Amino acid sequence: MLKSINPTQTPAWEALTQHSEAMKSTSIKALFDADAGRFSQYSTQFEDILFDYSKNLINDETLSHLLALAEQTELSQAIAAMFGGDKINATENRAVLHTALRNRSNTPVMVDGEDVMPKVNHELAKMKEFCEQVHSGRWKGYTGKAITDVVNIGIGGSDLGPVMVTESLKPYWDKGITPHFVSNVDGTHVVEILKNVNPETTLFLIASKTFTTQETMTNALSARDWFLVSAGDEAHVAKHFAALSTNTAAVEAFGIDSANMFEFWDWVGGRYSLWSAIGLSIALTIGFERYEELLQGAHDTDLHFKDTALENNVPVLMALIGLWYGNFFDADSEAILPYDQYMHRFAAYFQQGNMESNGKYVSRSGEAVNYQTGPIIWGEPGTNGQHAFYQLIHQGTKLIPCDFLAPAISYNPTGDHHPKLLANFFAQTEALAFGKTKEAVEAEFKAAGKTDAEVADLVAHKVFQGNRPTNSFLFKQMTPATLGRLIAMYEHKIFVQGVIWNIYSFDQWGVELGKQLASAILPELGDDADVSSHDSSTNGLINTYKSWR
Ligand SMILES: O=P(O)(O)OC[C@H]1O[C@@H](O)[C@H](O)[C@@H](O)[C@@H]1O
Repeated sequence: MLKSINPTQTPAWEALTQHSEAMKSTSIKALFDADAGRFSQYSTQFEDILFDYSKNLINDETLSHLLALAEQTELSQAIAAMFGGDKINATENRAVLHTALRNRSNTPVMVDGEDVMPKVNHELAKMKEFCEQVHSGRWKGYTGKAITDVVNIGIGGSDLGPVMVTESLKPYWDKGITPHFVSNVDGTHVVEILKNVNPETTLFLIASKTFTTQETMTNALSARDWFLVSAGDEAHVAKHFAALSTNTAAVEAFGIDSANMFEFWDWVGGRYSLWSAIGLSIALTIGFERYEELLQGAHDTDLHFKDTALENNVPVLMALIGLWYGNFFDADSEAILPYDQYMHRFAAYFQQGNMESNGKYVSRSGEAVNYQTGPIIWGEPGTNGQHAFYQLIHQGTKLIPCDFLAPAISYNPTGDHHPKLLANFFAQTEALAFGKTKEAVEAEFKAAGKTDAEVADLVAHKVFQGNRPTNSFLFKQMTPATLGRLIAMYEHKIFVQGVIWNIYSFDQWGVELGKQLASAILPELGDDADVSSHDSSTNGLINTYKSWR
């Protein structure tokens, strides 16, 4: 159990409040002007990832207060508690051990007196064997053909991780398997995916921690029906359907042979589950060895996070910087901007990671907090975002701290695409930090021959205030290990922030009410009679739908 400590009651919070006032009267530009060594002071390299946090409105004093806040909210104890298998997910009475899934050191990890590593290793061995069978063609479909397509049916944490990772690692799709993902209960999703696959050569992975999720069960049944139209005999299901779940009874009830079940455990949060059996679609797509490299990368970050002093600890610094803007500068969102087309689902993945983990207003002692918690996370790959929403980041009224990520080496070094891409990355962080002064705009206008009147009309619109903070993550090349490191860095950032905000980051009760109400409404849609059991808006929507369908 983590202690309940209100962060606003700590001396560090008070110090940060005062210090933030002082920092509001300086600027990122002023900080750079005053210190030629700022980049080396506020950047660090972790393995093959350069983390540059110098373009933030921070100085040594900021960091020392933030680190004091981490100490006063007992962050180090919380890190030890998580890795040690304590039941820090108190509202579900569960340990939080996605780190055990990628514990390549294989040191014992105890939960309720049992070392979980043997069962983690057993399941990994089972995944490996299964991958070998599929890749070698020994695993055959009902007409004797090898598997060419894998359809992962899952939603939320049972979808977003596999989608993001397989897309990010597309250059590694060399096992003859094409992955597909069905998540939405909208029939369009499953129908459109099934148009592209052949029942004889398709393997369905039904991915659901609980194996009760409405969307996934509905899609799984539709896929099974579609499959049986061609295959005919139910006996063929065993060659084409596997389950990734913690719920053996529900898997068997669905009709999937337990031999085709890949297990994980209640101490794996859904949004932290790509490291478990939920990662099978990844391993099938990129190969099991590469999947192990992904795990190893995450383990590298875990060791760094667990064993490095807070002041040099990358996830801790990421968390503290984010919290600085959220709690002391009223920033309410953060943008994640990968300059890597393959990473196009990275922001979406951490939208769930962050917002489901830290979107909580109730503290660990059950009271409403009186400070901001988790930010809104959003983002799109560069350079597309530049032509869409960067206007608001540069000149809007909201402060939006941004993370820029890019590989130095592209898998597609066609022409000068990659230098152009990275020129945009570097330029954007420069523009956001340093802006463009009125004097610079005026000088530009004058050089272009504009009249004084024209200059006066336009100058204000062309000024960039700058002072918009960014973090940059420049990595050598996107490999499975690099991706593993990056994901784990963001995961631990979320954890650190949740600890300091005194909330429970590993439950998600906020998703339940909508599910309950949808279950109550579904039977009401079964006939054409008007309903009157809801508020007038909900009744109006339901009754209009019934009259139009
Ligand atoms: O894997 P399951 O049990 O089908 O759950 C899928 C998703 O279901 C959602 O309701 C949860 O908010 C997510 O956290 C979860 O990942």
